[in-house]
Amino acid sequence: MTADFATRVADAVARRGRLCVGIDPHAQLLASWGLTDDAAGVRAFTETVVAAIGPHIAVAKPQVAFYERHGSRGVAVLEDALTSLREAGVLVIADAKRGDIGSTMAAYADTWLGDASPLRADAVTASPYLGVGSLDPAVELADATGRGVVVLARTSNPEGGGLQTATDAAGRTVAQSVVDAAARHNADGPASIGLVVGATRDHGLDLTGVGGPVLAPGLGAQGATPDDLARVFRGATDLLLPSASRQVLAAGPDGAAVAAAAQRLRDEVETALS
Ligand SMILES: O=c1ccn([C@@H]2O[C@H](COP(=O)(O)O)[C@@H](O)[C@H]2O)c(=O)[nH]1
Repeated sequence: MTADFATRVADAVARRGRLCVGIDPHAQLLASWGLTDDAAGVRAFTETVVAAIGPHIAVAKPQVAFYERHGSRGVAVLEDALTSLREAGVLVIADAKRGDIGSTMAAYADTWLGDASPLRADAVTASPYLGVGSLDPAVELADATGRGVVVLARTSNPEGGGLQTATDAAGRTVAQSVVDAAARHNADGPASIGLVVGATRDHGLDLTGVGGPVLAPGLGAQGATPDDLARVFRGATDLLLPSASRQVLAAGPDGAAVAAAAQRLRDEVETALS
């Protein structure tokens, strides 16, 4: 029997710490690494990052957009990175932010969570704004395969608040309704639903009883610090996955410097949350 996603994350975090490193080959980062803004540059960048973090970090989060912008050759780089990260024992959350009507969602699920897919990851990020229930095909496949669906609840960007903090007649925010749906699912079945809750501001959510990982982007380039985590997430830090991309990646192009930056931030996060 395959362990569920929350259990797999807990095991990985116990071995390597909570930090999730984002792999975001921005055009500006490629330039600062002396690489070309094309699939060859993205390959050199990605291979350096994967080799640097592979032995040290529990969770990686490649940003799919930066691969897709280079067409099929960019996606081939991502495919190879997913294989290498798997072989290095790193759990991968593909940051694709998928969301559609259920029948199309099933195809997205096959792509990112299907055992036979060349693009399979351990989890995929998903947008609940076609209704949390529209994500069911992905959640069902995640349940069956020990993978995860990491659903946007309260994102790290300033524009998210208007929509995500809108309230229903009972005063519950949209973001809290996403959290509550995840908690219900994880309590009843395999704990396959995670949440995205930005580390950049007070989120105003009750995260007790979520039962799944909480991915917290916003460390570093977006302004959040390790010390902010304990305050923003109060008691709910068990399965917290603070995430940083540019803060770690800016240490390149030297792979040893990327590895050192990742380990330093990982240790700062552990100290801040201990
Ligand atoms: O709420 C969200 C959800 C996803 N992200 C993604 O995380 C990284 C952040 O990169 P940094 O360089 O650490 O700022 C990026 O891929 C975003 O798309 C997020 O920032 N906030």
